[in-house]
Amino acid sequence: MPGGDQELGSYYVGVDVGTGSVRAALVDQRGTLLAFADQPINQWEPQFNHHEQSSEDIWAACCIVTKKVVQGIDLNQIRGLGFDATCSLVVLDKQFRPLPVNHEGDSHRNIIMWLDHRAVSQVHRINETKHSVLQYVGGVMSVEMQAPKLLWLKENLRETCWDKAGHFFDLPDFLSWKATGVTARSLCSLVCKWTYSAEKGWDDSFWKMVGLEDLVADNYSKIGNQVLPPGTSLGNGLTPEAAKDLGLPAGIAVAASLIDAHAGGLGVIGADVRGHGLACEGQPVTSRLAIICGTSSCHMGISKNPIFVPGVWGPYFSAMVPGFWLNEGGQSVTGKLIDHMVQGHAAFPELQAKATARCQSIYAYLNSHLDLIKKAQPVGFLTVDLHVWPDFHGNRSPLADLTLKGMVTGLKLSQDLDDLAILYLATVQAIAFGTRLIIEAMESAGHSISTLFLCGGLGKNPLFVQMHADITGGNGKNEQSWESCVS
Ligand SMILES: Nc1ncnc2c1ncn2[C@@H]1O[C@H](COP(=O)(O)OP(=O)(O)O)[C@@H](O)[C@H]1O
Ligand SMILES: O=C(CO)[C@H](O)[C@H](O)COP(=O)(O)O
Repeated sequence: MPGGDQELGSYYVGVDVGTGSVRAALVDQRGTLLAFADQPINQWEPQFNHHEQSSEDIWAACCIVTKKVVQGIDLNQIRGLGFDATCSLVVLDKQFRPLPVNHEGDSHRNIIMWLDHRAVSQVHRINETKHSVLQYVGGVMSVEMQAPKLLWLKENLRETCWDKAGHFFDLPDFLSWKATGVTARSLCSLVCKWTYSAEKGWDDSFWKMVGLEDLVADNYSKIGNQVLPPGTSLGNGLTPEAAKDLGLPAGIAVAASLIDAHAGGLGVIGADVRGHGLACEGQPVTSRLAIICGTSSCHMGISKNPIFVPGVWGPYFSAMVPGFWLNEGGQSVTGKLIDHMVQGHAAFPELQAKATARCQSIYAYLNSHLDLIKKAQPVGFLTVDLHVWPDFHGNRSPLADLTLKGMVTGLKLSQDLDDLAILYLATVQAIAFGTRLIIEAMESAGHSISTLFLCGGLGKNPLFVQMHADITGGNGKNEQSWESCVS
């Protein structure tokens, strides 16, 4: 993106595509937020563990939010546009038209979402190869990455999808292509989800060994043979067609994209904490762990030298902060798990009615309800008999076991609002203990982490943040120096 011409009165637009919604922000040259808009996006689950979206639906949502945030400003002062998105797999044919990723042949649903677990048999076979690229994803490839999903398409939708496919994009790269017509991929997505090495490029032997040799044969043109660092200005900027869709002038600089968690991580890990009296002031950036907490949680820690952490993705070179190695721990469902537990409880209609009557979010209501029922005890004591194991969608890190399931122990016959509030608390605590396990694994391998920086939808929940501070702070650390900062 342009750096030298940041004169006063310049605007920048950032578009963030999460799992459940698309958000746009308008910022000035100092990064001050001037306008914000969001728009929900559709998801389909045609069968258990199959999760699909539509690239046309997502692009339409990007257009709605972008038009909203630039309303009323001088469009000629917009200097740049950038996208981040979930690491979902977008499939297009040779003419760049959507292709179906489902047995129903519905080409509108042309995205296999990141949390889709259909490719279980494929990922087992990939892991059985013990190929050396697996060292760079924590030793075990996740079913949520792109190679098993590509293999699933080849083995299950050969005629309707695989043979017709011209382009497989990570969603962030699809968006930058849609905006500019440039098919170059971001180093961020290819390194983190596609086994590309920032130093050595593609490894032909991996793709041949797993049965995807056809991708090598055409010199990786379908998955990316031009790779650019995130933030690089693409082609001639915004095309006239995309400009019309987005309500922006053609030619604006468009940056090579980032995965959503990596954009969040980049945004908070370098936060300027001076002047707040925090113990982390003056500590190296490598002592920080950014946790991006939305539908899932992603734990982003950086180091100067590669650190191999069993069960934690990476080390990935320059995939988030240029020149640094990244390790990415994760919990596949966190916000989604909390929503699932709360919305599935018998007392949920009562909760909704009471929260609405007070004009509060259900989580603000639950947090104040916990304050009422905890009486004089610390909130943690409410769950001495109730425990949740949070791996309802498998364990991403550090156990790297997609077969794990969730569990609740200590249930009683009562199903009132108190029970719902305590089950919600136990779920939040279980997620925070999951984060603690990830930190312990990273520290055993050589990281030294002393501060958590949280962002994402769950960062709005003070209980979630407090539990992370309390539960990870007991990790043999001096609790005085353990902080969590929320952005
Ligand atoms: N005001 C709020 N208070 C508490 N939790 C919230 C609030 N808003 C959103 N959340 C939680 O955040 C999650 C969504 O976060 P978000 O960052 O929007 O997700 P994504 O980027 O995956 O679409 C929801 O699942 C919900 O649990
Ligand atoms: O795998 C990931 C990043 O590497 C993310 O979990 C995935 O992209 C979904 O993110 P979110 O929970 O913010 O929607």
